[in-house]
Amino acid sequence: MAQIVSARMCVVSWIQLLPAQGGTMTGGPEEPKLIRVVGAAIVKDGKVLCAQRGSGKTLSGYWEFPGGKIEEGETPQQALQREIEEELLCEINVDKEVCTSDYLYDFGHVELTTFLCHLIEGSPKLTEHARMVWVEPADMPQLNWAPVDHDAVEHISKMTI
Ligand SMILES: Nc1nc2c([nH]c(=O)n2[C@H]2C[C@H](O)[C@@H](COP(=O)(O)OP(=O)(O)OP(=O)(O)O)O2)c(=O)[nH]1
Repeated sequence: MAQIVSARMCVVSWIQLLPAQGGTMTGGPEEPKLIRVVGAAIVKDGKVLCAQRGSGKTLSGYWEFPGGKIEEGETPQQALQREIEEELLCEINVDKEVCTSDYLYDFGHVELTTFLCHLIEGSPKLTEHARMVWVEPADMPQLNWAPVDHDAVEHISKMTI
């Protein structure tokens, strides 16, 4: 009998600890993590390079600006130059910022900052995207862009570049 009572007390005291340990019973839902991303609107001959995400990736099939996540200690410009070298095997100048916007995806909260960029060395090579196309700014809204990109696409579509 003594053993049964102590086992019950043990379960009760463990359950009492749960809110303090997990925080899920008393607090609200956890803040989704902020993913800071930079995108390059690479301009050449009055057109912008648009890239379609490959299969097996998050947001597969959506169009995006080449780029990626900012790593610790990097400025947005440094991150963008690094990502473009890794992803497109070429070098860019990072020029004017277009805009920053954010979107709450089911996998996280993405904040995207987009910059106008120009090629300084080499030409973009397809390594991880499904497709890449050079598009006139006014035609860019016709592509199926990732949700967080819509503000930047809207801005660029009205620019003379
Ligand atoms: N580079 C880029 N990423 C974008 C854009 N719009 C958008 O929602 N994203 C998302 C896709 C990714 O979840 C994240 C960028 O991260 P990443 O480029 O380093 O990641 P990744 O392709 O390896 O994809 P993953 O790790 O999320 O599968 O931001 C965009 O215009 N450019």
